Amino acid sequence: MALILGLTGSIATGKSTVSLMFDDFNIPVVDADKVAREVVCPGEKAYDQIIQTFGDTVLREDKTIDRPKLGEIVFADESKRMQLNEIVHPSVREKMLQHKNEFVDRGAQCVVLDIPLLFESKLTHFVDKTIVVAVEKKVQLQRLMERDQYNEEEAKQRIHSQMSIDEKVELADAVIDNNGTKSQSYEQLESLLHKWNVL
Ligand SMILES: CC(C)(COP(=O)(O)OP(=O)(O)OC[C@H]1O[C@@H](n2cnc3c(N)ncnc32)[C@H](O)[C@@H]1O)[C@@H](O)C(=O)NCCC(=O)NCCS
Ligand SMILES: Nc1ncnc2c1ncn2[C@@H]1O[C@H](COP(=O)(O)OP(=O)(O)OP(=O)(O)O)[C@@H](O)[C@H]1O
Repeated sequence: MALILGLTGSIATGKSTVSLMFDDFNIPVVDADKVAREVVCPGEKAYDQIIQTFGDTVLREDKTIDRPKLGEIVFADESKRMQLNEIVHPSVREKMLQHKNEFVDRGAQCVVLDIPLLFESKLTHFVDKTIVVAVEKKVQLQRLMERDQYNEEEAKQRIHSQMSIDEKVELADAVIDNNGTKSQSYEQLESLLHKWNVL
């Protein structure tokens, strides 16, 4: 039986950074953000539903979704975010499970599901163990503003759209403290995988 790990954290705490490290251990990762981008491509069901709900002002000239624009709308209004979630999440869930099953069928002993909203969307039944990547709130704010060039208000809107890191830490089977360097986080991940007999 393959071990399924749920990797989560809050926005900009370092999930993608840690997610890349699994490559060194030949452990496949299914990335919810990546899948969420695939299911809103032109031609997909969710794409049509987004236009019906939010109008074609959320389209770029080339008819793809204008993500920064849609982000501005949904992170400023909880009810609109819920509407987007209802459109996108079912397809994301289905596609992620498909990818996970493909890895398991090909013999993977361990598969990681990288899901930012693992706890908020109550998806923990899909995984055997949860890992939360955590940083101090001020580090989170600073890294988010730097990475995405958001002002403080924009960054805080996004942070407050998710469960707080402290709550996620409480719910986690294991926590990676990503306040330090990336190599310190790598060491924590490696020793965790040894402890759980994955390596
Ligand atoms: C709003 C959108 C268009 C903004 O796109 P953008 O390219 O700017 O951001 P990206 O998708 O890379 O997300 C960045 C981070 O924002 C956070 N985030 C994204 N969507 C949500 C959401 N609905 N609720 C809370 N946090 C979210 C996550 O931490 C994610 O890692 C996009 O995030 C989206 O379609 N969201 C709905 C789907 C979703 O919930 N995705 C998250 C994992 S399933
Ligand atoms: N240990 C670290 N030291 C310095 N910078 C870091 C560290 N870990 C991550 N970062 C940087 O912080 C930013 C956020 O990290 P990352 O993109 O991995 O977060 P995330 O949790 O995947 O974000 P999101 O929820 O938006 O997908 C990135 O610019 C990344 O390079």
